[in-house]
Amino acid sequence: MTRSVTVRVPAKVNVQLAVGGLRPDGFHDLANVFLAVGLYDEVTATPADELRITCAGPGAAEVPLDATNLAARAATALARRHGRTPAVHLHIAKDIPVAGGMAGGSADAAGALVACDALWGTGASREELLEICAELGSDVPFSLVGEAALGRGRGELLEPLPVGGTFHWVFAVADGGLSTPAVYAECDRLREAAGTGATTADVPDPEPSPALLSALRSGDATALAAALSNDLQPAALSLRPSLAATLEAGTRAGALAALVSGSGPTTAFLVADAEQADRVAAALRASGTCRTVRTTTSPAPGARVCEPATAH
Ligand SMILES: C[C@](O)(CO)[C@H](O)COP(=O)(O)OP(=O)(O)OC[C@H]1O[C@@H](n2ccc(N)nc2=O)[C@H](O)[C@@H]1O
Ligand SMILES: Nc1ncnc2c1ncn2[C@@H]1O[C@H](COP(=O)(O)OP(=O)(O)OP(=O)(O)O)[C@@H](O)[C@H]1O
Repeated sequence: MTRSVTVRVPAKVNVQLAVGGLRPDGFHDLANVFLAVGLYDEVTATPADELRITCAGPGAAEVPLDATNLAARAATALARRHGRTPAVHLHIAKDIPVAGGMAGGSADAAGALVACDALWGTGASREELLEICAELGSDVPFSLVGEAALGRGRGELLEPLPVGGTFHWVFAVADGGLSTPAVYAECDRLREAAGTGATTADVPDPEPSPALLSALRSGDATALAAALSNDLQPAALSLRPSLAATLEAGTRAGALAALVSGSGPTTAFLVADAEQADRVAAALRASGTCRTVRTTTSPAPGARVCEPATAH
């Protein structure tokens, strides 16, 4: 009997990304307001003789299929804790832009954990899953929980946030990716160059914006647009100056606000409703400043089994 388990996991946009100083361990303390959006990867786990990763979908060619794949690392971590071998085939149906600042790899890690836990009957607690997520990467715990959350520490310490309505988004996917460590390093370099210093001794502790949290709570898109911020945006623009033209094209088309998504290079446009999303998306496509355009809404649920384990 071959059983398989499929888990659907959302992408994220950071509606606030306040970056503190560089810590001795190489990470930065954050006030990271995550919002899950309705673009999803699906991870399917099927028993196999040994760990095997396959991937299909846009950008699949750039996804590593060896032990460095975050989904493979997740399965291995769970198996090790429970004294078993990760004998599983993980298939990733990829729809989240690769290296796009939308936590695609993190989504696959969270998806693999939930899928393997269900397939193997491990019965890991939520706390254990969150602990493994945090070991795998700063964004991975949020991929597990979804919806909206404030991430403190390096982004792994989560506090759920209430969201009072549906927000509409357009995402412009750029050609090629940006390396997350390179974008953080560029942020430090820009701070040093500005003479402010880049360490925790130099940079004020990052704090969530009360206006932003209030806009999320009330579901007010205009108020959220006024409060969006991303401290990594200057660094992403410095490494990829062409993103300025994309931000400008979406703003000119009437978006309420435009910003770089996380470490980029995907750009995010908050719009009033589905009609405005279609208009902004059409203008971005016509601008020739990006590879593809996606429209979606938020919030979205975290990693969820989307098919019961089936017997064939
Ligand atoms: C930019 C964001 O996507 C915003 O949510 C995240 O902060 C990045 O999270 P992630 O991709 O899961 O990153 P990790 O795999 O944990 O870390 C990759 C690298 O990014 C840098 N990094 C990451 C998180 C953080 N709080 N400070 C950092 O400086 C470090 O150089 C680290 O070695
Ligand atoms: N399952 C995976 N899917 C995509 N990339 C992966 C995966 N596993 C490892 N990687 C590696 O991670 C790199 C970053 O990919 P990812 O799509 O997670 O970036 P990202 O969305 O910018 O991440 P984040 O927003 O969390 O910083 C890729 O270039 C790839 O080499």
